[in-house]
Amino acid sequence: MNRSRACLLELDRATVRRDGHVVLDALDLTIPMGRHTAILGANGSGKSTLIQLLTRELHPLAHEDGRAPVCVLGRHLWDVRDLRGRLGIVTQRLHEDLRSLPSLTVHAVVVGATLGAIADGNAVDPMLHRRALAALQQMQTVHLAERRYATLSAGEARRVLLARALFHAPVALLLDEPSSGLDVVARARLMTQIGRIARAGTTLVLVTHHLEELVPEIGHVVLLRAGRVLADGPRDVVLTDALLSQTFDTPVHIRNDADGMLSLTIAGQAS
Ligand SMILES: Nc1ncnc2c1ncn2[C@@H]1O[C@H](COP(=O)(O)OP(=O)(O)OP(=O)(O)O)[C@@H](O)[C@H]1O
Repeated sequence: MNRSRACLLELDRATVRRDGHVVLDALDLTIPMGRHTAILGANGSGKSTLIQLLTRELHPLAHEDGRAPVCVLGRHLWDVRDLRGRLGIVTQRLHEDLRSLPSLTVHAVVVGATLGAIADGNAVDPMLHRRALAALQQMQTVHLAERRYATLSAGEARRVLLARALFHAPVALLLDEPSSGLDVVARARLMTQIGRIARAGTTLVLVTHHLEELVPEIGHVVLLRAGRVLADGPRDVVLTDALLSQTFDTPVHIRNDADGMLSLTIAGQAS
């Protein structure tokens, strides 16, 4: 396969097994740089697993002929820290890893983004320190800088993770249900900010259950169903009642309100 440097992710029949079950099934998928993409699917369809292939937390089964099933940013071999230092990552898994370190401060969480790892907050140079505070300020969390990350509320922790993801000007932002735990105002602000980041040129990959979060900049949608790609294309082509009903194994209806905001209702149920 001719693997282009312009691609954030290329999967060539990537299969992932967990506990003996196939959770991604011979997936072919390409996400070029610059193509802001949303990944939608029911619970358990494999969305987070797909993100974990991108961040190299998980590996697919090897192909017998030696072909690489996963290529990230044009390469199939990566020093994981180097790769993660180039990506802005907001996932539940990262949150849990950081929470498992009781003495880790919020400030150290943010600075760690540049290393693709967890930093020692005491050994940070003053410029990084100031930049970390500015990133926290952007997410209205600067007052939490000296707090232990493990003591934050769910919404506070999510904002800090977002500050961390934006801190080091990543080439791509991987957001796995980023608004989880955020209140209604913080969620609206987040959506505005995500749109701005996408317009500024950072490639966005958003995993979400909420159509409301598909900011206009996201022009491409991938639907996953039981570890397979059900649809992959421009949002106007993919976001149909028929395809989403297949995705969720239930008749659903897309509503498009006057502001262009999308939402999903279960057919036959009052919203
Ligand atoms: N550590 C694990 N061990 C075994 N199976 C796992 C593990 N993590 C995930 N799975 C299984 O893999 C499948 C895909 O999980 P994944 O988390 O990728 O789904 P998802 O689409 O992100 O789901 P959700 O919307 O609920 O977050 C599920 O059936 C899940 O139970």
